[in-house]
Amino acid sequence: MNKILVTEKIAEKGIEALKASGMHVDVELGIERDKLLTIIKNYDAIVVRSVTKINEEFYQHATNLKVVGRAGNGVDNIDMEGATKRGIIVVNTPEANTVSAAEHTIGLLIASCRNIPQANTFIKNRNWDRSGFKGVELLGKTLGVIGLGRIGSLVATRMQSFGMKVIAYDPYITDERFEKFGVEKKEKLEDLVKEADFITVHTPKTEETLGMIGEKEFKAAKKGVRVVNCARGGIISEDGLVWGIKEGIVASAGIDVLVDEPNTTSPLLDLDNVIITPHLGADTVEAQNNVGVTIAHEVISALKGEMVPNAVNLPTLQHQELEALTAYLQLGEVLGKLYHQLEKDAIERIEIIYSGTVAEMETTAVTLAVLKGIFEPILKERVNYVNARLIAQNRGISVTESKKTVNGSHMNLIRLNIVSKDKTFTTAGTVFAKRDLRIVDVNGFEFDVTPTPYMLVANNMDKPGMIGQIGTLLGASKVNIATMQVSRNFKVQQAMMFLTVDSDVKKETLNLIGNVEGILKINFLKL
Ligand SMILES: NC(=O)c1ccc[n+]([C@@H]2O[C@H](COP(=O)([O-])OP(=O)(O)OC[C@H]3O[C@@H](n4cnc5c(N)ncnc54)[C@H](O)[C@@H]3O)[C@@H](O)[C@H]2O)c1
Ligand SMILES: O=C(O)[C@H](O)COP(=O)(O)O
Repeated sequence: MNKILVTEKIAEKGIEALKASGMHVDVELGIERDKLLTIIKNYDAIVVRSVTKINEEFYQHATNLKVVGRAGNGVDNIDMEGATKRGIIVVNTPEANTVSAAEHTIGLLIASCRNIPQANTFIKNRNWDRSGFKGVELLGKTLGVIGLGRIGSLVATRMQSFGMKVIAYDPYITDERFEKFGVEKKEKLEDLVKEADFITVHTPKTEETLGMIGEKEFKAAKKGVRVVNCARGGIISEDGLVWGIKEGIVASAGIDVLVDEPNTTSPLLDLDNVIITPHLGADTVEAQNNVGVTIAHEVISALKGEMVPNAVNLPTLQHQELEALTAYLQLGEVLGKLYHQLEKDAIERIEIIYSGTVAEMETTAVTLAVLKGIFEPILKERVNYVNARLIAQNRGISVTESKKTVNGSHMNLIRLNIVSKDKTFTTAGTVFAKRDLRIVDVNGFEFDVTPTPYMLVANNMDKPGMIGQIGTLLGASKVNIATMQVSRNFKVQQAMMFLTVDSDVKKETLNLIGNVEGILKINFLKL
């Protein structure tokens, strides 16, 4: 039974959903690091938020780990490279707390420019004086949004209803996205900084974004600029912000995130015009329920070996895309699995050709399924969607994908050419309606075979008696034949047979079939 460890608080609904899967769930909130490193070898999955550090040291102890579930958005506490090379799937819930984070950003922006927390503390200390808390209006002011992704775009559109002009800097998105949100695009960060009355950051924490607003930017900013950071600590440099405030350039700051968390010693805490919340952006009832239930379902799917839409170290797929791709993922894996069960030669190149309707889809994940199918039967190490491409690369195997929009014989077709030193193995398959998979070609022999868990494939001379003899030998060893198809190649006077059988076939039976005169090759396949 799979075991899941939860180390940070997630909604009760999430825990219930994990338990409902029948998997074993342990909740160890705030677990000591040493204890975590000792016990993690016992678990198949871990569910964390932003505090637990999933790094190299952790992976070295997590010898059975298959899935890291990040109940939330940012994954900067997770070493992604370490996960990918070990075939560990990292899943998160990027959509589930977006609204809450955007609303918290706006809360910080308004609260800081109207001194609401400061005034609240003042009056609760039994003082009444209105003179020290004068704020500014938002109407007619310019808001500079850095990072126009999920949260940045929500903040941008909501703040327009306050009568703000919104400008944004995000070099990684199209002009259409700026137009869609009615936001003026700034080509350079410095242009945004010079023009904005308010600046809010909504990028991930990367080498490029860390400290992207600091002393240099504040020198160029308008005197009285106001800033908000509800993204990740350090995107607005903490030292730079202290400097900007002390110089009288920055009039106020609303901060939800710090470089080191938890943190009760930051110099920002001593500044009156900085308001700080302890990383509360996602802390709403709605977001936490959403995050908890979503992560539970994703972790369970990932443990079952299914493709997960929000897998961070896999191609990004929307739920609908995944629905449409599911049968092709299965077909790709089945076709891939044929190779090492029918051939022994070392692979030099894998060509995957998508034709017909499948060629119009996003097939990156199907290619991973093909590679998973090819390598899984021969490797001891875990092979999955996450590390299949890396495995091909490390074995010096080149992988090419191509697409043909029209295909003569089938509405959709996946063809594999697996090239070794002396020959090329080819196979192809198609999907009929209702997820009906078919293998339609193996090395030029045409079929219409539904893959099943146990199959026998025989190459034989095209002469009378072959089918009967195989049937007799299987019958004698109590193996029931479910279906059988024969395909002939008149040129070489050979045939290939695909038999689906109801159970495993013993080695001795295979040897007996292999010794029948006219049988050239017999293979038992597990698909
Ligand atoms: N405070 C919280 O509790 C809380 C909650 C949720 C998310 N977050 C954080 O909010 C941030 C934004 O999340 P999101 O879901 O909107 O992310 P997203 O991936 O949807 O958007 C990020 C945007 O930043 C842009 N970007 C990346 N590098 C950039 C650069 N150098 N300059 C300008 N733009 C750049 C990207 O193109 C993208 O459009 C993340 O850091 C996330 O971790 C915080
Ligand atoms: O990235 C996120 O989802 C937010 O920063 C929330 O982080 P948390 O789950 O630690 O509250």
